[in-house]
Amino acid sequence: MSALPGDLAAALQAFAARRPLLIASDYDGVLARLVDVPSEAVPEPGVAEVLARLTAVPGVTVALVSGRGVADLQRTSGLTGELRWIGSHGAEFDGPLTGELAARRDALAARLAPLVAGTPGAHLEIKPASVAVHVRPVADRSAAAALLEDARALVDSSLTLKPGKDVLEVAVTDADKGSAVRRLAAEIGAAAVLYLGDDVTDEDAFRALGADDVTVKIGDGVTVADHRVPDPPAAVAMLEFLAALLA
Ligand SMILES: O=P(O)(O)OC[C@H]1O[C@H](O[C@H]2O[C@H](CO)[C@@H](O)[C@H](O)[C@H]2O)[C@H](O)[C@@H](O)[C@@H]1O
Repeated sequence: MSALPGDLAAALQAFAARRPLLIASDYDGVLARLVDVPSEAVPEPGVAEVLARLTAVPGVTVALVSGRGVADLQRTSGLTGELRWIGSHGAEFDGPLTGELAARRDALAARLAPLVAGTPGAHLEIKPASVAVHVRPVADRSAAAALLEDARALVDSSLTLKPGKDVLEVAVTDADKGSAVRRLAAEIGAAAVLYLGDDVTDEDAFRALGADDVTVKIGDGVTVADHRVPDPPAAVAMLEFLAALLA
């Protein structure tokens, strides 16, 4: 494991001196590496242990903020403990969503299903507040790109498009991770927030945070985050560094 960049280590040292703290992390691509089958995205070694260390610190709240539905995130990650669970890009904040949203989502899924069925390897994921068109396993990359374009064109403008890594989600709410993180930070009166994310939808959270906060992009790609580490193992190492500071 390589050392943390010096500016990130210094930012974490300043962060660790404050209370109350909110440590919020995305899941896929941050705490779990990306794989073809979403249900097989298990946490990196050391994730459960470091989250348990962080949640045990007085004045520290740890939240998982995911595009997944909360039930799926809990099942897939197997993580437990004193975590705050925010799912569906922030639409699931206080618990499960209403049936009315599910009906809209099902109508959307029925429109997208025939399109997705025409591209070998593509699959549709039905989530609490959205439908996700997944193309990671599609071998023909131009067919994958064409499917995502066609899906965009098919859906109506009242829906929210959430592009991500080899995925296009179409959501029936306009929730975003930035509003969710701000809401949770206000709820606990956080003096500072640490946010880790890897994908397009995490940019909403990075943008929502301020000068006292620490934002960390995992992996490549354009970002407004202040810091970057290369991959999920480096994200875990960073959390272990923080846990040692807070101990
Ligand atoms: O906000 P996140 O926790 O990062 O969730 C974002 C999406 O993650 C999942 O899709 C991504 O990970 C899959 C498993 O590694 C991968 O196959 C896919 O290509 C990625 O886009 C999940 O399936 C989506 O529902 C989440 O919205």
